[in-house]
Amino acid sequence: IVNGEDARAHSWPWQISMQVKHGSRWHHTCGGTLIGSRWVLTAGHCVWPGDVYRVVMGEHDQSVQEGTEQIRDVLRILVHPDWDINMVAAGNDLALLKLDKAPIMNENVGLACLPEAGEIPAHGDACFISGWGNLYTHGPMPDKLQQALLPVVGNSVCRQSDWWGMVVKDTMICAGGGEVSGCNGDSGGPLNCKGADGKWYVQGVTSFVSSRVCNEVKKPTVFTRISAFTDWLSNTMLYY
Ligand SMILES: CC(C)[C@H](NC(=O)C(F)(F)F)C(=O)N[C@@H](C)C(=O)Nc1ccc(C(F)(F)F)cc1
Repeated sequence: IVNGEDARAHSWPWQISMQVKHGSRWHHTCGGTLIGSRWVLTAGHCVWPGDVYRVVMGEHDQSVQEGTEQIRDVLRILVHPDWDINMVAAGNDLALLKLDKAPIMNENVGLACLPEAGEIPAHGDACFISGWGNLYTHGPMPDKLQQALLPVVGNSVCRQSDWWGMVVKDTMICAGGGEVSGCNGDSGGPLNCKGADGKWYVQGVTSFVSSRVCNEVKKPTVFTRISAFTDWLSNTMLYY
């Protein structure tokens, strides 16, 4: 996240760190959201065939063993059937990770609330992006979980030619577009939006930013809109 701040520890208890094994060491590669006792929602572009992943929950500072971490292996990976890394603009940038065992739910690890099918966040809605992604383009990753206020940009604005144009589909949400943005490593993480009932809902999964600079003005961070995939999510978690 570019121009964000340290999150208060464990204030987004559904935020997970998806880690990939390189040799004998594990590295943060993507964010994700705990949406079921054994299910994590992340981005399709976070999954590469042949890689081995694990999920760390209850994490805050990745450089410190805080005692709140719970680590689980990934039993099964289900990438959305219509995701294609060569067609990022087509959307469907989702994957579900089934954990070998449910974590213990506590003040540091909990389930996200998901929106109703078809619910579209309004232009100007105050949402927060969270993640351990780069602090700036080609920059370092932070130790502590970052967050930043990213107001929703309605698709009619986001589709303007000097913004994202027709790259933005109905199954996507734009947010930000100024000096604050997601960046590499925030992929797959949540867009946290406060509902009318005062509860936080995860409306989006971090998908892409400008390939020039993460926080390019008029190129908001683009999220997969979860409310467009409620059937696929339910059916997949029910079946597998
Ligand atoms: C999509 C991921 C590879 C990667 N995502 C991220 O870094 C994320 F954190 F924002 F999720 C990304 O945006 N990388 C930049 C370098 C990129 O490739 N951006 C990009 C933007 C638009 C399009 C387009 F227009 F085709 F949809 C394709 C790629």
